[in-house]
Amino acid sequence: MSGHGEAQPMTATKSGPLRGVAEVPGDKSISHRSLIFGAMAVGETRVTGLLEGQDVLDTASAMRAFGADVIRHGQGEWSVHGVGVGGFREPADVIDCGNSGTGVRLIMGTMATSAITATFTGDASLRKRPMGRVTDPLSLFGTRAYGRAGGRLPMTVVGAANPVPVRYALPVASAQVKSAVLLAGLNAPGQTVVIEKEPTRDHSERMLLGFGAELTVEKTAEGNVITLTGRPELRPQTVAVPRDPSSAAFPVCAALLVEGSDIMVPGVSQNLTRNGLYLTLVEMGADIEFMNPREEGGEPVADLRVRFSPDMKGIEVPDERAPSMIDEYPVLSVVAAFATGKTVMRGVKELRVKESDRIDAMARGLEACGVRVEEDEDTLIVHGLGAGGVQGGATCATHLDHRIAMSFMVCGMASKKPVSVDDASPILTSFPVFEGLMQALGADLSRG
Ligand SMILES: O=C(O)C1=C[C@@H](OP(=O)(O)O)[C@@H](O)[C@H](O)C1
Ligand SMILES: C=C(OP(=O)(O)O)C(=O)O
Repeated sequence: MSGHGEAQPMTATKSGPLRGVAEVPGDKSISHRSLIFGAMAVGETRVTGLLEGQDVLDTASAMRAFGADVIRHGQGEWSVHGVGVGGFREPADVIDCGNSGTGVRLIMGTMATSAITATFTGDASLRKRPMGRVTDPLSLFGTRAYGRAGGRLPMTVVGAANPVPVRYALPVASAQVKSAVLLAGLNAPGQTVVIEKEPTRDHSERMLLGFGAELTVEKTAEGNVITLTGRPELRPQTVAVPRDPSSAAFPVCAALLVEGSDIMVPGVSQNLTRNGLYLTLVEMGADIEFMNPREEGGEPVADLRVRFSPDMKGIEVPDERAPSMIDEYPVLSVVAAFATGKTVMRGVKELRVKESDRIDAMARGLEACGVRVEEDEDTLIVHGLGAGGVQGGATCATHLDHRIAMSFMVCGMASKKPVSVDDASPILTSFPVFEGLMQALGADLSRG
């Protein structure tokens, strides 16, 4: 698990043209959910294309600890024998969710309305992240939570023995909080309602419907009003996990920045709650062709042909786009460094409570690579140096954050001098084949 072993420095050196096909692994959000919803169904859910990153493996272990039978049959092929809504047993030991905010927050929601107690922990990164955003709404069901100061892990959650349904307006745009409340609502009698002002990724809603839950989404002046009827019997499903657009972002952005590149990235989600980066890149002048639009695993996808784009321009990223590209700002800030003019990213304070403070991590690393950056609590502004204009020659701190590590590796592929990261091991949480996949395209990545 990241953060428990030796730090693994990695260096990216200026690369020749990237060429070939980048088949990125399964979507992390959908992988977590297929295991958790599978555990809530009665009978056997089959999953193909599951992301075998550490975050998801930790969720698989957690589902076993709560009583589900989770079996790996082969690469990405898994089955889950669920225990039914409300069927979780009390785990005999602490649940370690590793580096995963999604894992811990969704699982807390899932057990919150059963008469069991569980204690959660995680790595040094996850133990810094706020859990009150989930335990506050869960308390409305009757759940109690006892954690460290500031609502931090380790935390013991005492499930509500007689849960009541809840109506909750999200104070922050967060699919994790929305999903935790919906998962808790599954085992509360009556209707649980979640209202989100800004739409966030909608995988929980899509998948709950697929598993047979009664759920409606109404678009109103207040935002999306999601109503879930409690105590359904969920039907097991066959889930084909589509590829992860957040992982695809790394080869896509690398190909845009490395001279002479021309790659294909098949099956990239065009789900409107996930595709903000791709819209932004196109507005900046990226050469991306969206080919063969179709449905895969219940998600709209397209094959992307991506070519070196030396004439990208900085833009103002619309604030309301933030939830649909929240995990992509680190790599966008690298692209911005190679564009002309400034790229302004506002309304991004959520980046400060991810695996690391991503505004700070990107600002410090880009500055060390010779890029001028401005920031405040909610804003990141990158002053671009144009294609090939970034100096590099720095070692950047990743702070146990996979997206920071991969972003600076992309930066090094196109900078004048090599860029290193102090620890690339967190990449295993979401994109375990990153190194080999990028090398196969032609990138020069080395250990140390
Ligand atoms: O629900 C999910 O699967 C996720 C939601 C987002 O987090 P927030 O809900 O904190 O915005 C995102 O950053 C995370 O990588 C995955
Ligand atoms: C924020 C992320 O994940 P999580 O919140 O699940 O740790 C991410 O993958 O970028």
